[in-house]
Parts: sequence; structure tokens; C-alpha cells
Amino acid sequence: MRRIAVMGAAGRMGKILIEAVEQADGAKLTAAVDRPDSSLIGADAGELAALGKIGVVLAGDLGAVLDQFDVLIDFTHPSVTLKNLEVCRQAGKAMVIGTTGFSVEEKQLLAEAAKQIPIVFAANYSVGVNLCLKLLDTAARVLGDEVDIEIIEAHHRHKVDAPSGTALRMGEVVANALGRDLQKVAVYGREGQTGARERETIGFATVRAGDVVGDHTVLFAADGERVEITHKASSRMTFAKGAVRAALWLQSQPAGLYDMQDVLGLS
Ligand SMILES: NC(=O)C1=CN([C@@H]2O[C@H](COP(=O)(O)OP(=O)(O)OC[C@H]3O[C@@H](n4cnc5c(N)ncnc54)[C@H](O)[C@@H]3O)[C@@H](O)[C@H]2O)C=CC1
Ligand SMILES: O=C(O)C1=N[C@H](C(=O)O)C[C@H](O)C1
Repeated sequence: MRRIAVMGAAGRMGKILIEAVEQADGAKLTAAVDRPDSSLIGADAGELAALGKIGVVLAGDLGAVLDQFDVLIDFTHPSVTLKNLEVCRQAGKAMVIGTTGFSVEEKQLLAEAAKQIPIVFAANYSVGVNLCLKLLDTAARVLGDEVDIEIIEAHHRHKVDAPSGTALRMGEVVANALGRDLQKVAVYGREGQTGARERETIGFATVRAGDVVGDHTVLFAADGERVEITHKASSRMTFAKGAVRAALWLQSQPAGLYDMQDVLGLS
């Protein structure tokens, strides 16, 4: 039985992750952690997720529950995840990281830690988005330099990072397929006298509104036709199930940095 801890357990994803772990065969929620100053510390994790009592109490310190889990699932904030990364590296614990909004330098810290512990890091754990990443690679290679590429994403009003991690990953996939460097060709929003569009740019547009779970469209527009690859998430459970699948997959993996494509056998 895989012993799983959920970090950020009182958050939007945390509560769904508790439910997904409890539903999964071969997995057991053995620890749940949130910020030390949360008024919910001491509450039963099952009650947070509206499942009823499960006998796991919400802790405010990862160090206090270190001997109670094998893998940590962390969907929080980059500053929080990076602290947990160091704790897990020193304790030899595996991690599934769903947090988005890392800088290039911060992502390098994940790669460094993965020399010592197994880590799955993915901006999006849904099967559908990971299929879309494969489709995007094919679309970019077939359509080549004859199209303008724009990425449009929409999320709920509470999201704190933009563009979404998924949109950025989609941008990386199409840029790599076309031999471009996303850091050089990305355009994040447009305003005023922008001049005409340059073909090699990859544009990002962000919408934040209401309770949108997560919509992503990559638009390949030529003269005379356009292709749009769209994914729409309607439940956070799709991300949570993917993260639990990754946690179970990790138990047979050596130290290394993996993504959801590896978990699904799509790489
Ligand atoms: N990779 C994926 O498939 C997905 C990734 N995400 C990402 O997951 C992250 C979290 O998203 P949400 O759940 O919507 O946010 P949220 O704000 O609802 O949850 C974050 C949780 O982290 C907790 N937290 C903050 N500081 C902490 C600390 N020092 N120690 C422990 N816990 C702490 C907060 O109290 C909160 O409960 C975001 O980066 C988001 O982009 C969200 C959905 C899917
Ligand atoms: O914050 C969210 O909600 C989501 N974040 C992820 C991202 O930034 O790509 C994944 C998903 O779209 C939901």
C-alpha cells in the first residue's frame, strides 16, 4: 500500500486530492499538511474533503509527519513547494509536484533534487491535456512555419499565476517542434501600436473569470484555414486522479525528473 501525504490539503486541489487518494486502489492517505497558521490545523482531513472522518489530522508542519508517508503530492505555491523539496530530498521521499508558476531558475532546483529522489513534475495531470501535447507536437511539425500560433487560456478568478503552467508547456512543445526558443519568441499579451505580427512569435492570451476550471486552446492560423486544438477541464478530479496515478507509478522508479508523459507512456 502506497502511503501518500497531501500538501496544501485545505486548498482547492488539496481537498480533491484527499478524495482521489481515498478512492484509489493501492493508495492510502496517511498525512495531510497545510500552512501552520491555518485555522483548520487539527481538523480531520476526510471532513475537509466532505468524506467524513478518516482518522488523518491536518498538520501544519511537514517535518512532523515525515515518517508517515512514502510520497508527497504538492499542489501549493512555488515558494512552498521549494521548501518541501529540500525536506523531501534530505529525507529521501518521492514527490509529485503540480504547482505552477516556477521561474526557469526554480525549475533547475527541481532537476537538481531529482538527482537524489524520484519526482514527477507536470503543469497538468489530466490525460486529455497530455494527449493534446502529443497532438500539438504533430500539428506544429506538419503546419510548420506557414501558420501563426496563438495560445489562449482561461481559469477561475482565484488563480495567481499567468499564463498558466499548461499554456507555457504547450508553448514549449510547439516551439521545440519548430526549432524555436520559447523565451525568445513568446509574446505575453498585446496593447497599443504593436506593429504587424511576426510569423515566428507565439502569442499568449489569458482570461481570469468566475469558476472556470481550466480551458486551453492552441490556434494554428494560416491564410485560408485554421486548426484549433482545445482542451476544457470541467472537474479538478481529472487533475487529482492523474496525480495519484503518478504517485503510484513513482514507487517503481529510481531517482529522476519525470513528467506525466512518462507516467502515461507517451514520451
Ligand atoms: N498540475 C496540475 O494538474 C494542476 C496544478 N494546479 C496548481 O496547483 C497549485 C494550487 O492550486 P489551488 O489548489 O487552486 O490553490 P489553493 O490556493 O486553493 O491551494 C493552495 C493551498 O496551499 C496552502 N499553503 C499555502 N502556504 C502553505 C505552507 N507554507 N505550507 C503548507 N500549505 C500551504 C494554502 O493554505 C492552500 O490550502 C497552483 O500552482 C495551480 O496552478 C492546479 C490544478 C491542476
Ligand atoms: O490553477 C489552476 O486551477 C490550474 N492550474 C494549472 C496550470 O496553471 O496550468 C493546471 C490547470 O489548468 C488548473
